[in-house]
Amino acid sequence: KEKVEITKEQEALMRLIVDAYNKHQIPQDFTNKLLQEQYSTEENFLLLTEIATSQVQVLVEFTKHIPGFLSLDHEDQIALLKGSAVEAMFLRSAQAFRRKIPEGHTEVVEARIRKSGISEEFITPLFTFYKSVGELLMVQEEQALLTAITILSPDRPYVKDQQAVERLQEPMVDVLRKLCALQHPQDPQYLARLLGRLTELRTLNHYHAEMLTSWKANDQKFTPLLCEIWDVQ
Ligand SMILES: Cc1cccc(C)c1Nc1c(-c2c(F)cccc2F)nc2cccc(C)n12
Repeated sequence: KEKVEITKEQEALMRLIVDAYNKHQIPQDFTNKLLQEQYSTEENFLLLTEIATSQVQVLVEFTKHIPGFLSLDHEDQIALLKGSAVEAMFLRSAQAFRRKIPEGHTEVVEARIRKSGISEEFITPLFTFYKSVGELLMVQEEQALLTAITILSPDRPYVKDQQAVERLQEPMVDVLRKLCALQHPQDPQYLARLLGRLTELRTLNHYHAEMLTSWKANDQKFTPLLCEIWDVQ
């Protein structure tokens, strides 16, 4: 078996991604607020909207720190952000859901999310995904790299220079492959399972779009940033 080793420049790339991922986090008090006294459906929705808005801001900041991203065509930068926002936010909130919330409180947060006016047909896939990410027990390097790989998907709508995006994504996948081999030597399928989550993520885009439409139909209010990233009128 050839010895798997991460080169110096791969180590540097990974360090940049992980530092950016950890530097930009949603404020802890949001999740704490979710754990406080009982809220109405309206208040829960308002809180989730604030969290979602904060997550988009965090996503934009993280993305700007992905090496090479700011050198891409500007319209492609927007296309990548808009095309990956839901998936990157699901990944990040899934990890926050499993790691950030103190033991025993996840049920409370889950109850708050369930009681925020979201239709049942979206709630089930949402928590199925959260649990499947939780079971992977990803280390932070894997989380950060997987999020960067999701953002750098060349096949998003309206991306013009797909090769330029592939050239940024490939080195990330190479580092993730080596990291998985080193972190999970007993589980050769681990990388495949991680990348399998990205396929599951794509199905969630559909549910999320449906959710936005039904909220719009109920005349729910969003913030300008959420309207912009998801083209909500
Ligand atoms: C913060 C949060 C956590 C869990 C579930 C939900 C519904 C939310 N909130 C929203 C999400 C969203 C997200 F932020 C992360 C993951 C999946 C998401 F559906 N998207 C949007 C879009 C408009 C308004 C809100 C309230 N909203």
